[in-house]
Amino acid sequence: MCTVFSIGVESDSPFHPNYDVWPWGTACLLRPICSFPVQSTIANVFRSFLAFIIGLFTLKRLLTAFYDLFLSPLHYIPGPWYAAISELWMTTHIFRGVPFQAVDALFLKYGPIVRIGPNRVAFIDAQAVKTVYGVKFNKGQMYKAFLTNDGDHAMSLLDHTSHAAQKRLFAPHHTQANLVLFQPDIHSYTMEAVKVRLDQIAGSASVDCIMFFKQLTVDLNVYQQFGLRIDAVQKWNLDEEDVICTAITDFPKRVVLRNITGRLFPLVSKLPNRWIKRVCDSDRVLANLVRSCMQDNKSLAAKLPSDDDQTKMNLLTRMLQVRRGPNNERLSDDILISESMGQLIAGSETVSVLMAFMCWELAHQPEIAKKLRVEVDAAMPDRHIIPDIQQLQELPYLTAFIKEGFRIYDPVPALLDRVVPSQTKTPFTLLGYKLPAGTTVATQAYSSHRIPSIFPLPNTFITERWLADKETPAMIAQLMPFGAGTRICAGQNLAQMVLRIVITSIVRRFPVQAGDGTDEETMQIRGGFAIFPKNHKCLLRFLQRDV
Ligand code: HEM
Repeated sequence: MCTVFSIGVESDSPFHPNYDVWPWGTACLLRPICSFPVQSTIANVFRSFLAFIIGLFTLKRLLTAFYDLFLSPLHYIPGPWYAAISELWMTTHIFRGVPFQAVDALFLKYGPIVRIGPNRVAFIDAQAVKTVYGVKFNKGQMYKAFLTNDGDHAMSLLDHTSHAAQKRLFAPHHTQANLVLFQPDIHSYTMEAVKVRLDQIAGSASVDCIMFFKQLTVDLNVYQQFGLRIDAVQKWNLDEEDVICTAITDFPKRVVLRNITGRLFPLVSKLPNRWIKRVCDSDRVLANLVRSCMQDNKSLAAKLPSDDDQTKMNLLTRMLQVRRGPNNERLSDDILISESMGQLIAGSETVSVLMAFMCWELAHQPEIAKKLRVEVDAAMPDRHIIPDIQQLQELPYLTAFIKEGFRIYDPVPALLDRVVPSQTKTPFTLLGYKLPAGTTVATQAYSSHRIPSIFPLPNTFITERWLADKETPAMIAQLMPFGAGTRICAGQNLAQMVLRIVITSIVRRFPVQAGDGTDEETMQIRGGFAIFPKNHKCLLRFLQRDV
């Protein structure tokens, strides 16, 4: 999955939007050429040649723009003209960290289908989601930027056949029945983080929840995926940087860099810049982590029959065990490494950011926290003993709170690109418009979660809207934080479980307050593919309760 990921560019990076690098850089390069002494014939020839090339390029660009605007089969689809002639419209909004909001504004202005690129169309329509996200449409090329260890994983595989083979590897790990075996581990990791870490500073200092929850989810994921304890949370308390957490945070930036530099990426990654080096290295750091766990997991898997689906085993052992079954020889160690990395990143970036935003909401709306506390206190009389997941799933206010969290703070609210297939007998029709094969189509949960007729006051966090007497089938149909269809998130059971456990444990122990410098402005949603708060931090204070 998932870049699943908080694609954003740090303000200290040379690629930050405020850093005027492109026009400035280009001007700097051209200036010495243009001011070259003109007396020499060679210089004149060179200038004419340059002018000719620039002229040709401009003409080609103009003709392409004319085609895109007036002749392309997509030209009658509504949308701003500048988006129809260039990908720059979308790229600019990704740089600014507001692609979801920009596309949403187009839906409000133009209706449920809009053209957002020369060959790209966005839509919101629950019915069309079923067709587009079914088996016939492959994923768009954009997913290739997510490659890990230079290889594919479930999220980045474009076609359904190779995806189906890969999915057989990890699907058994993500069943509810298997994950329940990890429940005691999730409880103890959560308790340890909450008790030992948050208790220690309760009331006295703010905690950056983006970092804290990242460390907690990385601890959980590294354990249930590779059987390794890295205790990232402990390092946070010691003010030590955890290299795995840093690499997971950096990986989405690497995706952006890879996306914008294209074929130049291998060269760019060698530039002597600390930020670039660290970001590019994130892939290697994570690959090394998985590689170092391989041998132990191979020994474990070797002891198990390939059809054993009862024994508790971590994701890597499970994949190695499944690989021993018939017809799986093509699944090399490298494929397993790429898949493991993809799952580690997808599982850590998403859940952690959502937890931070939800705790912010507890601080921001104390009346929600109060109602939640009444329910949680009753379900969890002893604050050291977290109830079983089945009991947590039955708590109505907690369930409503989590659904509203997914609606407003969906960690992956981005356009999920699919490509219109070529083999259809009749042209594909989307909301009355015929789309030729090869067109990229996508919907984004950000917008389906904010349809005003289905979710009144769409940008307001209202837990009550999900209580039994208010929830409607239309709301359920539009809620799609995990995507849709055949490529729906593999980790949704795990995400739901971890969220419930962590939120319950926090509500039971601490009233939460906004820390200095954290407010509605700094907590605005930003992102590229996944979300993060505007200033990349979520400082909250966890106060102590005596019960
Ligand atoms: C709140 C948490 C999460 C959210 C909102 C989320 C969201 C998503 C979305 C929207 C997709 C579909 C992408 C697409 O169609 O292109 C996806 C795919 C995926 N996610 Fe998640 N995810 C979450 C947690 C996790 C976790 C915990 C894991 C694993 C440990 C995970 C692993 C994956 C994988 C492997 C895929 C690719 C599935 C496939 O194509 O078969 N995700 N996720």
